[in-house]
Amino acid sequence: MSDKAPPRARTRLYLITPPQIGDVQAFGKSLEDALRAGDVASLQLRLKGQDGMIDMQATRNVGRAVIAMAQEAGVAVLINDSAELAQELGADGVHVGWDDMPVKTARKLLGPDAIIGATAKNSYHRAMQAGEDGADYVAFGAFYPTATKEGTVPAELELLEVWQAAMLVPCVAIGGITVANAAPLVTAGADFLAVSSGVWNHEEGPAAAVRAFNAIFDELAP
Ligand SMILES: Cc1ncc(COP(=O)(O)OP(=O)(O)O)c(N)n1
Ligand SMILES: Cc1ncsc1CCOP(=O)(O)O
Ligand SMILES: [Mg+2]
Repeated sequence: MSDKAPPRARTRLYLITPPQIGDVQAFGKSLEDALRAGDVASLQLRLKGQDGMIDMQATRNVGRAVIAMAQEAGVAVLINDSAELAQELGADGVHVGWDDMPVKTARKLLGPDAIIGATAKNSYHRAMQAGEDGADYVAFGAFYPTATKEGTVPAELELLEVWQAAMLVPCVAIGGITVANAAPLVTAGADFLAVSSGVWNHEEGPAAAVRAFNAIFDELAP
């Protein structure tokens, strides 16, 4: 038996919805096209009110249809912020940040099979704690400036390099990621790239963005 760590897997795309969805039907069509365009590991439903808090009503309004569409395509769906809503809507899991439900509490509520992701921002320590508490992935960022979320803190590529070399819990990179700036994050060791505006605002549309991200992942696959 070898005591070497298993080889790194190819980086995968983790889609995040826009924070507001004006036209639910149009969004559904864009999402369908995006999911057909190439590999997408997971989708996070992240709908926010003007105050930056989860928009429960909007999440309920689009939740079931979006979850059905994604799950049909083999894409896991996580709800941002609310484990209770993830449970209510039949999602695959929840993403929790520093001000949200603790990972251990979410695990108790959702059970062993749920996917629970945790924000680490730029803190290796917080990431280790989340891993110990049972998170299925830790998310570092923001790697680039973003207009999608206020109050982000900058994160360095080195976090991904060190984490990938030492830890088995998968790491996600987030924050201002586009097709144009993704490559260094892949090379540094991100298991997943979490992307919102870089997909929905791509000049050739979301499906083209999904194709382009996957081409980068293929080219840089370990
Ligand atoms: C994959 C992923 N990583 C980080 C975040 C940020 O979560 P949080 O810090 O709770 O901020 P909000 O998203 O709630 O504004 C995330 N959502 N997803
Ligand atoms: C939710 C979140 N957490 C850190 S940066 C960010 C925004 C991600 O969206 P985008 O890919 O548009 O920068
Ligand atoms: Mg949150």
